[in-house]
Amino acid sequence: MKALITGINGFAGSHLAEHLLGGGFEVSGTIRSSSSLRHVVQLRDMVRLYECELTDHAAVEAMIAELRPDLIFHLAAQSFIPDSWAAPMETIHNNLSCQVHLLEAMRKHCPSGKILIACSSEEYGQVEADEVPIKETNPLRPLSPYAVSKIAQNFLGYQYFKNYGLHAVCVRTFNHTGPRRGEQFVTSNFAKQIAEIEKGLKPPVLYVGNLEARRDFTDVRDVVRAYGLALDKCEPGEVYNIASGVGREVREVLNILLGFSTTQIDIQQDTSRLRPSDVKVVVGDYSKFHARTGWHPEIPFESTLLDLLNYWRGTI
Ligand SMILES: Nc1nc2c(ncn2[C@@H]2O[C@H](COP(=O)(O)OP(=O)(O)O[C@H]3O[C@H](CO)[C@@H](O)[C@H](O)[C@@H]3O)[C@@H](O)[C@H]2O)c(=O)[nH]1
Repeated sequence: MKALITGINGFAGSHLAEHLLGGGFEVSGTIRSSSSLRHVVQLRDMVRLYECELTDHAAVEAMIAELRPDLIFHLAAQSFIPDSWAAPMETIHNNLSCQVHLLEAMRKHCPSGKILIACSSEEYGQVEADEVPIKETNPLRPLSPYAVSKIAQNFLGYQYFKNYGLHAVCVRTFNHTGPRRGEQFVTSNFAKQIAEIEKGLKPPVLYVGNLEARRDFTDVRDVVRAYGLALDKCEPGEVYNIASGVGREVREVLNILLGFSTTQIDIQQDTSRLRPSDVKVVVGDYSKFHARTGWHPEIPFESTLLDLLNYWRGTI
């Protein structure tokens, strides 16, 4: 079976590549430039890399026509929410054009392939207290251009399924983390700051944003296992939450990470880290996905955070 991962050099993409290789798949992946293969450098001889700009429809079509993958895991996206307020059109154009180009190329060159569309819990946006844990049927009230782009990606999958019978499965993944998480995201940002302070690379002050937000975190290695199952067992045209079902305040995440360090660290709020709007509580109900696949998250959150901190301790 040939699997293509868009954004294979990204956080989830690199973990998914390892997972699929372990399952005997022939793995290919798109990268933007061969100058930086940070996360897949150790897999270089085991995967086929396409330097392909997904916003370029001709490049995408040529790649899909040549490879004709059985499975496409579409993970590549502009995924940092604050960047979507700074450059809304860029986020919307990037996330939608990549999606349309892939679906159009599939329709022409591998219509019996399957595609997983990595969408997001951010699509739910404004969530009322009595709507938690959030089910797939919850209204979508997006609060960022990024969320709007993910809703559109989600509906494009549905539309191509209904119009052309493409096997498109959409997953709304809640927050996920683990080794290699980009440093702009909260868990990784805090872990990196701790590692830097421990090494004396910066003064013992850890900068934070809104510690009151409550989020639902899953280990990336559980998430990529879920992605494999989604294309194996889920219904096309449907959407599934991938979550842990457990809500944690960002303050709790910080305290767990600080508990792994013996260094004295002060906490300071950096107002530039606050957002125009920050969804208060995001906790997911993944029973629909569980009923279909039997999936449960397996890795304890504390292990995930320790692995992440040790990743930074070994990287900086
Ligand atoms: N990044 C960051 N976030 C902070 C900080 N302090 C508090 N937070 C809060 O921590 C929460 C999580 O922020 P992020 O880790 O940046 O993730 P996100 O905005 O929830 O988005 C991530 O998860 C979505 C759902 O899976 C993804 O769709 C999205 O692409 C991204 O991965 C937010 O409420 C944010 O305000 C900080 O210093 N940095």
